[in-house]
Amino acid sequence: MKTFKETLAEKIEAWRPRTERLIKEYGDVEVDKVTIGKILGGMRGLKCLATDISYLDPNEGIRYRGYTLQEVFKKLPKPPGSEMPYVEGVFYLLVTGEMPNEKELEHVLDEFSKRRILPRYVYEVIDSFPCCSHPMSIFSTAILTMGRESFFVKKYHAGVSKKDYWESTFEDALNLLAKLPEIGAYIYAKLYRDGKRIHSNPDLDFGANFAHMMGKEKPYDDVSRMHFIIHSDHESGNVSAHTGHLVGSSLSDVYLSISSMVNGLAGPLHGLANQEVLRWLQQLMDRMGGKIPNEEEMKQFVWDTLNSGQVIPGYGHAVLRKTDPRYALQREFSLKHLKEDPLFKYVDMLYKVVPPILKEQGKAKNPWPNVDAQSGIIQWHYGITEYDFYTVLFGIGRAIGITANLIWDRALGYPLERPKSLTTEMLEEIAGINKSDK
Ligand SMILES: CC(=O)SCCNC(=O)CCNC(=O)[C@H](O)C(C)(C)COP(=O)(O)OP(=O)(O)OC[C@H]1O[C@@H](n2cnc3c(N)ncnc32)[C@H](O)[C@@H]1OP(=O)(O)O
Ligand SMILES: O=C([O-])CC(=O)C(=O)O
Repeated sequence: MKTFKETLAEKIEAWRPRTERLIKEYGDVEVDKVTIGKILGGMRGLKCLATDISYLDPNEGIRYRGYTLQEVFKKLPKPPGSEMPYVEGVFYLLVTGEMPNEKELEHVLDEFSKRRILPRYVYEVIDSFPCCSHPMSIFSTAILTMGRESFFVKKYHAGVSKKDYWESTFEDALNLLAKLPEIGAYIYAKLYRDGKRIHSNPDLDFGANFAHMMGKEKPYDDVSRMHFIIHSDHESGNVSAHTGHLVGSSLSDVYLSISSMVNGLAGPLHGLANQEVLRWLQQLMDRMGGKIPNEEEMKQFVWDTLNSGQVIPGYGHAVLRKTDPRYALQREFSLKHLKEDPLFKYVDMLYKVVPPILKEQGKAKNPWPNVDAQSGIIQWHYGITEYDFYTVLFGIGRAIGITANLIWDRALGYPLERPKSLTTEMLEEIAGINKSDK
Protein backbone atom coordinates (compact mmCIF):
# COMPACT_ATOMS: atom_id res chain seq x y z
CA MET A 1 0.00 0.00 0.00
CA LYS A 2 1.19 3.54 -0.82
CA THR A 3 1.54 5.92 2.09
CA PHE A 4 -0.52 9.12 2.23
CA LYS A 5 2.58 11.08 1.17
CA GLU A 6 3.41 8.72 -1.72
CA THR A 7 -0.17 8.95 -3.01
CA LEU A 8 0.08 12.72 -2.85
CA ALA A 9 3.48 12.75 -4.58
CA GLU A 10 1.96 10.87 -7.54
CA LYS A 11 -0.99 13.28 -7.75
CA ILE A 12 1.34 16.27 -7.69
CA GLU A 13 3.53 14.91 -10.47
CA ALA A 14 0.44 14.32 -12.60
CA TRP A 15 -1.07 17.75 -11.84
CA ARG A 16 1.95 20.00 -12.33
CA PRO A 17 1.94 19.90 -16.18
CA ARG A 18 -1.69 21.15 -16.20
CA THR A 19 -0.83 24.28 -14.23
CA GLU A 20 2.42 24.80 -16.16
CA ARG A 21 0.57 24.53 -19.47
CA LEU A 22 -2.10 27.03 -18.41
CA ILE A 23 0.57 29.54 -17.44
CA LYS A 24 2.78 29.01 -20.51
CA GLU A 25 0.22 28.62 -23.29
CA TYR A 26 -2.89 30.35 -21.96
CA GLY A 27 -1.49 33.00 -19.64
CA ASP A 28 -3.16 35.84 -21.61
CA VAL A 29 -6.68 34.39 -21.70
CA GLU A 30 -9.12 36.74 -19.92
CA VAL A 31 -11.17 35.28 -17.06
CA ASP A 32 -12.91 38.29 -15.50
CA LYS A 33 -13.21 42.04 -15.62
CA VAL A 34 -11.89 44.28 -12.85
CA THR A 35 -14.31 47.16 -12.44
CA ILE A 36 -14.20 50.11 -10.08
CA GLY A 37 -17.21 48.54 -8.31
CA LYS A 38 -15.17 45.39 -7.66
CA ILE A 39 -12.09 47.30 -6.53
CA LEU A 40 -14.07 49.40 -4.05
CA GLY A 41 -16.51 46.61 -3.23
CA GLY A 42 -14.22 44.14 -1.52
CA MET A 43 -13.48 42.34 -4.84
CA ARG A 44 -16.81 40.56 -4.43
CA GLY A 45 -17.16 37.81 -7.02
CA LEU A 46 -13.91 38.69 -8.81
CA LYS A 47 -12.50 35.47 -10.22
CA CYS A 48 -8.83 35.81 -9.37
CA LEU A 49 -7.83 32.78 -7.30
CA ALA A 50 -7.32 29.11 -8.11
CA THR A 51 -7.84 26.07 -5.90
CA ASP A 52 -8.87 22.48 -6.51
CA ILE A 53 -9.61 21.65 -2.89
CA SER A 54 -13.19 22.94 -2.92
CA TYR A 55 -15.61 24.99 -5.01
CA LEU A 56 -18.53 27.12 -3.84
CA ASP A 57 -21.60 27.32 -6.04
CA PRO A 58 -23.89 30.24 -5.06
CA ASN A 59 -27.01 28.06 -5.16
CA GLU A 60 -25.78 24.60 -4.36
CA GLY A 61 -23.16 25.45 -1.73
CA ILE A 62 -19.76 23.93 -1.15
CA ARG A 63 -18.29 20.86 -2.83
CA TYR A 64 -15.14 19.27 -1.45
CA ARG A 65 -13.13 17.84 -4.34
CA GLY A 66 -16.32 17.65 -6.38
CA TYR A 67 -18.43 16.03 -3.65
CA THR A 68 -21.42 17.81 -2.07
CA LEU A 69 -21.46 17.78 1.72
CA GLN A 70 -24.22 15.17 1.66
CA GLU A 71 -21.95 12.93 -0.43
CA VAL A 72 -18.94 13.62 1.79
CA PHE A 73 -20.90 12.54 4.86
CA LYS A 74 -22.26 9.48 3.08
CA LYS A 75 -19.03 8.26 1.50
CA LEU A 76 -16.32 9.00 4.08
CA PRO A 77 -15.58 6.10 6.45
CA LYS A 78 -17.09 6.35 9.93
CA PRO A 79 -15.93 5.01 13.28
CA PRO A 80 -17.97 1.95 14.34
CA GLY A 81 -21.35 2.99 15.75
CA SER A 82 -20.90 6.65 14.77
CA GLU A 83 -23.22 8.87 12.79
CA MET A 84 -20.41 11.12 11.50
CA PRO A 85 -17.22 10.30 9.55
CA TYR A 86 -13.61 10.49 10.66
CA VAL A 87 -12.18 14.02 10.48
CA GLU A 88 -8.85 12.51 9.42
CA GLY A 89 -10.68 11.11 6.37
CA VAL A 90 -11.74 14.56 5.20
CA PHE A 91 -8.13 15.74 5.33
CA TYR A 92 -7.13 12.79 3.14
CA LEU A 93 -9.96 13.67 0.74
CA LEU A 94 -9.10 17.37 0.56
CA VAL A 95 -5.39 16.67 0.03
CA THR A 96 -5.56 13.77 -2.43
CA GLY A 97 -8.99 14.26 -4.02
CA GLU A 98 -9.95 10.68 -3.13
CA MET A 99 -12.00 8.99 -0.43
CA PRO A 100 -9.63 6.89 1.69
CA ASN A 101 -10.13 3.13 1.73
CA GLU A 102 -9.86 1.19 5.00
CA LYS A 103 -6.06 0.75 4.85
CA GLU A 104 -5.42 4.33 3.79
CA LEU A 105 -7.62 5.58 6.59
CA GLU A 106 -5.81 3.45 9.14
CA HIS A 107 -2.54 4.95 7.98
CA VAL A 108 -3.85 8.54 8.27
CA LEU A 109 -5.30 7.84 11.72
CA ASP A 110 -1.89 6.63 12.77
CA GLU A 111 -0.14 9.70 11.27
CA PHE A 112 -2.43 11.98 13.28
CA SER A 113 -2.22 9.99 16.50
CA LYS A 114 1.58 9.85 16.62
CA ARG A 115 1.92 13.61 16.07
CA ARG A 116 -0.59 14.77 18.66
CA ILE A 117 1.77 15.48 21.61
CA LEU A 118 1.93 19.18 22.37
CA PRO A 119 5.28 20.73 23.36
CA ARG A 120 5.28 21.81 27.01
CA TYR A 121 5.90 25.48 26.16
CA VAL A 122 2.52 25.70 24.39
CA TYR A 123 0.74 25.03 27.72
CA GLU A 124 2.95 27.67 29.32
CA VAL A 125 2.14 30.23 26.63
CA ILE A 126 -1.58 29.54 27.06
CA ASP A 127 -1.22 29.76 30.86
CA SER A 128 0.55 33.10 30.61
CA PHE A 129 -2.34 34.91 28.92
CA PRO A 130 -4.00 37.63 31.02
CA CYS A 131 -7.55 36.99 32.15
CA CYS A 132 -10.38 38.06 29.83
CA SER A 133 -8.25 37.38 26.73
CA HIS A 134 -10.40 36.22 23.86
CA PRO A 135 -9.90 32.49 23.13
CA MET A 136 -9.12 33.33 19.48
CA SER A 137 -6.16 35.52 20.53
CA ILE A 138 -4.85 32.65 22.65
CA PHE A 139 -5.48 30.12 19.87
CA SER A 140 -3.67 32.21 17.27
CA THR A 141 -0.70 32.80 19.58
CA ALA A 142 -0.43 29.15 20.62
CA ILE A 143 -0.14 28.21 16.93
CA LEU A 144 2.31 31.02 16.23
CA THR A 145 4.51 29.93 19.11
CA MET A 146 4.99 26.55 17.48
CA GLY A 147 6.71 28.10 14.45
CA ARG A 148 9.99 26.93 15.96
CA GLU A 149 8.91 23.37 15.10
CA SER A 150 8.60 24.11 11.38
CA PHE A 151 10.18 21.41 9.28
CA PHE A 152 9.73 23.59 6.19
CA VAL A 153 11.94 26.32 7.71
CA LYS A 154 14.68 23.79 8.45
CA LYS A 155 14.53 22.40 4.90
CA TYR A 156 14.43 25.90 3.41
CA HIS A 157 17.56 26.85 5.34
CA ALA A 158 19.20 23.63 4.19
CA GLY A 159 18.61 24.80 0.60
CA VAL A 160 16.07 22.22 -0.55
CA SER A 161 14.72 22.65 -4.12
CA LYS A 162 11.50 24.64 -4.68
CA LYS A 163 9.94 21.54 -6.19
CA ASP A 164 10.24 19.78 -2.85
CA TYR A 165 8.78 22.55 -0.63
CA TRP A 166 5.46 20.73 -0.51
CA GLU A 167 6.98 17.75 1.33
CA SER A 168 8.03 19.69 4.43
CA THR A 169 4.80 21.74 4.22
CA PHE A 170 2.92 18.43 4.30
CA GLU A 171 4.83 17.42 7.45
CA ASP A 172 4.15 20.78 9.10
CA ALA A 173 0.46 20.53 8.18
CA LEU A 174 0.06 17.09 9.76
CA ASN A 175 2.12 18.07 12.79
CA LEU A 176 -0.01 21.14 13.42
CA LEU A 177 -3.44 19.65 12.66
CA ALA A 178 -2.85 16.69 14.98
CA LYS A 179 -2.23 19.11 17.88
CA LEU A 180 -5.15 21.48 17.35
CA PRO A 181 -7.76 19.49 19.33
CA GLU A 182 -5.48 19.52 22.35
CA ILE A 183 -4.71 23.23 21.98
CA GLY A 184 -8.44 24.00 21.76
CA ALA A 185 -9.38 21.76 24.68
CA TYR A 186 -6.59 23.18 26.84
CA ILE A 187 -7.66 26.78 26.11
CA TYR A 188 -11.17 25.75 27.17
CA ALA A 189 -9.88 24.11 30.37
CA LYS A 190 -7.74 27.13 31.21
CA LEU A 191 -10.51 29.68 30.63
CA TYR A 192 -13.59 27.84 31.85
CA ARG A 193 -12.58 24.82 33.95
CA ASP A 194 -9.96 26.26 36.34
CA GLY A 195 -7.21 24.74 34.20
CA LYS A 196 -8.44 21.18 34.88
CA ARG A 197 -7.09 19.40 31.85
CA ILE A 198 -8.12 15.99 30.60
CA HIS A 199 -5.21 14.21 28.91
CA SER A 200 -5.52 13.18 25.31
CA ASN A 201 -6.14 9.53 24.44
CA PRO A 202 -3.99 8.25 21.53
CA ASP A 203 -6.49 5.48 20.77
CA LEU A 204 -9.25 7.91 19.91
CA ASP A 205 -9.81 9.61 16.57
CA PHE A 206 -9.67 13.40 16.12
CA GLY A 207 -13.35 14.04 16.94
CA ALA A 208 -13.65 11.51 19.78
CA ASN A 209 -10.40 12.65 21.37
CA PHE A 210 -11.55 16.26 21.29
CA ALA A 211 -14.86 15.29 22.93
CA HIS A 212 -12.93 13.29 25.53
CA MET A 213 -10.60 16.22 26.34
CA MET A 214 -13.61 18.55 26.59
CA GLY A 215 -15.07 16.12 29.14
CA LYS A 216 -18.11 15.38 26.98
CA GLU A 217 -20.00 12.15 26.50
CA LYS A 218 -21.41 10.77 23.25
CA PRO A 219 -22.81 12.07 20.94
CA TYR A 220 -20.44 15.05 21.39
CA ASP A 221 -17.81 13.04 19.50
CA ASP A 222 -20.15 13.08 16.48
CA VAL A 223 -20.96 16.75 17.06
CA SER A 224 -17.23 17.48 16.92
CA ARG A 225 -16.67 15.39 13.80
CA MET A 226 -19.58 17.08 12.03
CA HIS A 227 -18.43 20.53 13.14
CA PHE A 228 -14.81 20.12 12.03
CA ILE A 229 -15.78 18.56 8.70
CA ILE A 230 -18.37 21.14 7.66
CA HIS A 231 -16.10 24.04 8.62
CA SER A 232 -12.99 22.69 6.93
CA ASP A 233 -13.10 24.50 3.58
CA HIS A 234 -15.09 27.10 1.64
CA GLU A 235 -12.95 27.68 -1.45
CA SER A 236 -10.18 30.32 -1.50
CA GLY A 237 -11.79 33.74 -1.38
CA ASN A 238 -13.21 33.83 2.15
CA VAL A 239 -11.22 35.91 4.62
CA SER A 240 -9.58 33.04 6.53
CA ALA A 241 -8.65 30.95 3.48
CA HIS A 242 -7.46 33.95 1.54
CA THR A 243 -5.39 35.17 4.49
CA GLY A 244 -3.77 31.75 4.93
CA HIS A 245 -2.98 31.62 1.23
CA LEU A 246 -1.65 35.20 1.08
CA VAL A 247 0.62 34.81 4.09
CA GLY A 248 1.81 31.43 2.81
CA SER A 249 2.59 32.98 -0.58
CA SER A 250 5.63 34.74 0.90
CA LEU A 251 6.85 31.25 1.94
CA SER A 252 5.82 31.88 5.54
CA ASP A 253 5.46 28.45 7.11
CA VAL A 254 2.24 26.65 8.02
CA TYR A 255 2.31 27.93 11.62
CA LEU A 256 2.59 31.58 10.54
CA SER A 257 -0.07 31.12 7.87
CA ILE A 258 -2.58 29.32 10.09
CA SER A 259 -2.08 31.74 12.97
CA SER A 260 -2.85 34.58 10.52
CA MET A 261 -5.94 32.94 9.09
CA VAL A 262 -7.25 32.47 12.65
CA ASN A 263 -7.04 36.25 13.13
CA GLY A 264 -9.18 36.81 10.04
CA LEU A 265 -11.66 34.20 11.17
CA ALA A 266 -12.02 36.06 14.47
CA GLY A 267 -13.93 38.97 12.91
CA PRO A 268 -17.73 39.21 13.48
CA LEU A 269 -18.55 39.34 9.76
CA HIS A 270 -16.73 36.02 9.28
CA GLY A 271 -16.25 33.14 11.74
CA LEU A 272 -17.04 35.07 14.90
CA ALA A 273 -20.63 35.43 13.65
CA ASN A 274 -21.38 32.07 15.33
CA GLN A 275 -20.59 33.64 18.71
CA GLU A 276 -22.55 36.76 17.75
CA VAL A 277 -25.65 34.66 17.07
CA LEU A 278 -25.58 33.41 20.66
CA ARG A 279 -24.80 36.85 22.11
CA TRP A 280 -27.67 38.30 20.12
CA LEU A 281 -30.08 35.53 21.19
CA GLN A 282 -29.09 36.06 24.82
CA GLN A 283 -30.31 39.65 24.51
CA LEU A 284 -33.64 38.32 23.27
CA MET A 285 -33.82 35.75 26.06
CA ASP A 286 -33.18 38.49 28.61
CA ARG A 287 -35.87 40.59 27.00
CA MET A 288 -38.32 37.65 27.09
CA GLY A 289 -37.40 36.58 30.64
CA GLY A 290 -36.78 33.03 29.42
CA LYS A 291 -40.16 32.65 27.67
CA ILE A 292 -40.13 31.54 23.99
CA PRO A 293 -41.10 34.57 21.87
CA ASN A 294 -44.05 34.33 19.54
CA GLU A 295 -43.56 35.18 15.86
CA GLU A 296 -44.57 38.82 16.29
CA GLU A 297 -42.12 39.32 19.16
CA MET A 298 -39.36 37.67 17.14
CA LYS A 299 -40.08 39.86 14.10
CA GLN A 300 -39.96 42.94 16.29
CA PHE A 301 -36.59 41.86 17.70
CA VAL A 302 -35.19 41.35 14.18
CA TRP A 303 -36.48 44.72 13.00
CA ASP A 304 -35.13 46.46 16.13
CA THR A 305 -31.69 44.99 15.33
CA LEU A 306 -31.83 46.16 11.71
CA ASN A 307 -33.21 49.59 12.64
CA SER A 308 -30.36 50.13 15.06
CA GLY A 309 -27.97 49.72 12.10
CA GLN A 310 -26.70 46.24 12.96
CA VAL A 311 -26.60 43.11 10.84
CA ILE A 312 -28.51 39.93 11.67
CA PRO A 313 -25.70 37.54 12.60
CA GLY A 314 -25.75 34.19 10.82
CA TYR A 315 -27.70 35.54 7.83
CA GLY A 316 -26.46 36.69 4.44
CA HIS A 317 -23.39 35.63 2.52
CA ALA A 318 -20.85 37.07 0.11
CA VAL A 319 -21.31 34.22 -2.40
CA LEU A 320 -24.22 31.96 -1.38
CA ARG A 321 -27.69 32.85 -2.60
CA LYS A 322 -29.61 30.00 -0.96
CA THR A 323 -29.69 28.42 2.50
CA ASP A 324 -26.17 27.25 3.29
CA PRO A 325 -26.04 23.41 3.06
CA ARG A 326 -23.90 23.51 6.22
CA TYR A 327 -26.85 25.16 7.96
CA ALA A 328 -29.21 22.55 6.51
CA LEU A 329 -27.00 19.70 7.66
CA GLN A 330 -26.82 21.02 11.20
CA ARG A 331 -30.55 21.71 11.18
CA GLU A 332 -31.16 18.09 10.23
CA PHE A 333 -28.93 16.98 13.11
CA SER A 334 -30.72 19.37 15.49
CA LEU A 335 -34.16 18.14 14.45
CA LYS A 336 -32.98 14.63 15.27
CA HIS A 337 -31.14 15.34 18.53
CA LEU A 338 -32.28 18.63 20.06
CA LYS A 339 -35.65 19.46 18.63
CA GLU A 340 -37.08 20.34 22.04
CA ASP A 341 -34.18 22.57 23.07
CA PRO A 342 -35.59 26.07 23.71
CA LEU A 343 -32.69 27.67 21.84
CA PHE A 344 -33.33 25.47 18.83
CA LYS A 345 -36.90 26.77 18.89
CA TYR A 346 -35.53 30.32 18.69
CA VAL A 347 -33.28 29.41 15.77
CA ASP A 348 -36.10 27.53 14.07
CA MET A 349 -38.36 30.55 14.35
CA LEU A 350 -35.60 32.83 13.04
CA TYR A 351 -35.42 30.63 9.93
CA LYS A 352 -39.08 31.49 9.32
CA VAL A 353 -39.02 35.19 10.13
CA VAL A 354 -35.61 36.54 9.08
CA PRO A 355 -35.52 35.82 5.30
CA PRO A 356 -38.83 37.65 4.56
CA ILE A 357 -37.69 40.59 6.71
CA LEU A 358 -34.31 40.83 4.98
CA LYS A 359 -36.11 40.63 1.62
CA GLU A 360 -38.49 43.39 2.69
CA GLN A 361 -35.59 45.53 3.89
CA GLY A 362 -34.07 44.97 0.45
CA LYS A 363 -30.38 45.34 1.24
CA ALA A 364 -28.88 41.88 1.77
CA LYS A 365 -28.32 40.03 -1.51
CA ASN A 366 -28.81 36.77 0.33
CA PRO A 367 -31.57 36.68 2.96
CA TRP A 368 -30.89 33.05 3.91
CA PRO A 369 -28.98 31.62 6.88
CA ASN A 370 -25.32 30.65 6.75
CA VAL A 371 -23.42 28.03 8.75
CA ASP A 372 -23.04 30.33 11.78
CA ALA A 373 -26.77 30.63 12.42
CA GLN A 374 -26.97 27.05 13.62
CA SER A 375 -23.59 25.86 14.89
CA GLY A 376 -23.53 27.64 18.27
CA ILE A 377 -26.85 26.34 19.53
CA ILE A 378 -25.66 22.75 19.03
CA GLN A 379 -22.62 23.49 21.18
CA TRP A 380 -24.87 25.19 23.73
CA HIS A 381 -27.14 22.16 23.85
CA TYR A 382 -24.21 19.89 24.72
CA GLY A 383 -23.09 22.18 27.53
CA ILE A 384 -20.48 24.36 25.82
CA THR A 385 -22.22 27.59 26.74
CA GLU A 386 -19.12 29.84 26.75
CA TYR A 387 -19.81 31.19 23.29
CA ASP A 388 -16.57 33.20 23.09
CA PHE A 389 -15.00 29.79 22.52
CA TYR A 390 -17.05 28.83 19.46
CA THR A 391 -14.77 30.37 16.84
CA VAL A 392 -11.86 28.28 18.13
CA LEU A 393 -13.89 25.24 17.08
CA PHE A 394 -14.40 26.83 13.67
CA GLY A 395 -10.64 27.51 13.49
CA ILE A 396 -9.72 23.88 14.19
CA GLY A 397 -11.95 22.82 11.32
CA ARG A 398 -10.82 25.57 8.94
CA ALA A 399 -7.15 24.70 9.46
CA ILE A 400 -7.82 21.36 7.74
CA GLY A 401 -8.80 22.98 4.44
CA ILE A 402 -6.24 25.76 4.57
CA THR A 403 -3.32 23.42 5.23
CA ALA A 404 -4.51 21.24 2.32
CA ASN A 405 -4.39 24.39 0.19
CA LEU A 406 -0.95 25.39 1.48
CA ILE A 407 0.48 21.97 0.53
CA TRP A 408 -0.88 22.33 -3.01
CA ASP A 409 0.20 26.00 -3.22
CA ARG A 410 3.77 24.77 -2.65
CA ALA A 411 3.35 21.74 -4.93
CA LEU A 412 2.17 23.85 -7.86
CA GLY A 413 4.64 26.62 -7.14
CA TYR A 414 1.99 29.33 -6.73
CA PRO A 415 3.91 32.60 -6.57
CA LEU A 416 4.03 35.47 -4.13
CA GLU A 417 0.64 37.17 -4.17
CA ARG A 418 0.98 40.84 -4.95
CA PRO A 419 -1.86 42.65 -6.74
CA LYS A 420 -1.54 46.31 -7.71
CA SER A 421 -3.31 49.20 -5.98
CA LEU A 422 -4.41 52.55 -7.42
CA THR A 423 -5.23 55.89 -5.82
CA THR A 424 -8.73 57.41 -5.76
CA GLU A 425 -7.48 60.07 -8.16
CA MET A 426 -6.36 57.40 -10.61
CA LEU A 427 -9.74 55.69 -10.40
CA GLU A 428 -11.46 59.05 -11.05
CA GLU A 429 -9.25 59.54 -14.05
CA ILE A 430 -10.05 56.05 -15.37
CA ALA A 431 -13.75 56.81 -14.79
CA GLY A 432 -13.39 60.00 -16.84
CA ILE A 433 -14.33 62.29 -13.97
CA ASN A 434 -13.00 65.77 -14.72
CA LYS A 435 -11.22 67.71 -12.01
CA SER A 436 -14.01 70.32 -12.18
CA ASP A 437 -16.69 67.64 -11.45
CA LYS A 438 -15.09 66.69 -8.14
C1 LIG B 1 -18.50 31.60 7.92
C2 LIG B 1 -18.89 32.90 7.41
O1 LIG B 1 -18.08 33.78 7.31
S1 LIG B 1 -20.48 33.10 6.88
C3 LIG B 1 -20.83 34.83 7.17
C4 LIG B 1 -20.89 35.14 8.63
N1 LIG B 1 -21.25 36.52 8.87
C5 LIG B 1 -22.49 36.87 9.28
O2 LIG B 1 -23.37 36.05 9.43
C6 LIG B 1 -22.70 38.35 9.56
C7 LIG B 1 -23.99 38.83 8.95
N2 LIG B 1 -23.90 38.88 7.52
C8 LIG B 1 -23.25 39.92 6.88
O3 LIG B 1 -22.80 40.91 7.49
C9 LIG B 1 -23.09 39.85 5.37
O4 LIG B 1 -24.15 39.10 4.82
C10 LIG B 1 -21.74 39.25 4.95
C11 LIG B 1 -20.58 40.01 5.57
C12 LIG B 1 -21.64 37.80 5.34
C13 LIG B 1 -21.62 39.33 3.41
O5 LIG B 1 -21.47 40.68 3.06
P1 LIG B 1 -21.76 41.23 1.59
O6 LIG B 1 -21.25 40.30 0.58
O7 LIG B 1 -21.26 42.63 1.55
O8 LIG B 1 -23.36 41.18 1.57
P2 LIG B 1 -24.38 41.97 0.63
O9 LIG B 1 -23.78 42.31 -0.69
O10 LIG B 1 -25.63 41.19 0.65
O11 LIG B 1 -24.56 43.35 1.42
C14 LIG B 1 -25.42 44.37 0.94
C15 LIG B 1 -26.00 45.13 2.13
O12 LIG B 1 -26.83 44.24 2.88
C16 LIG B 1 -26.41 44.23 4.23
N3 LIG B 1 -26.55 42.89 4.80
C17 LIG B 1 -25.99 41.74 4.36
N4 LIG B 1 -26.27 40.74 5.22
C18 LIG B 1 -27.02 41.29 6.20
C19 LIG B 1 -27.56 40.78 7.40
N5 LIG B 1 -27.38 39.52 7.79
N6 LIG B 1 -28.27 41.63 8.19
C20 LIG B 1 -28.43 42.91 7.83
N7 LIG B 1 -27.91 43.46 6.74
C21 LIG B 1 -27.20 42.64 5.94
C22 LIG B 1 -24.94 44.59 4.18
O13 LIG B 1 -24.47 45.04 5.45
C23 LIG B 1 -24.93 45.65 3.11
O14 LIG B 1 -25.41 46.85 3.69
P3 LIG B 1 -24.84 48.29 3.24
O15 LIG B 1 -25.25 48.43 1.82
O16 LIG B 1 -25.50 49.23 4.17
O17 LIG B 1 -23.36 48.22 3.40
O1 LIG C 1 -17.24 31.86 2.07
C1 LIG C 1 -17.24 32.85 2.81
O2 LIG C 1 -17.01 34.02 2.40
C2 LIG C 1 -17.53 32.73 4.25
C3 LIG C 1 -17.84 31.34 4.69
O3 LIG C 1 -18.97 30.91 4.65
C4 LIG C 1 -16.74 30.50 5.12
O4 LIG C 1 -15.59 30.92 4.99
O5 LIG C 1 -17.01 29.39 5.59
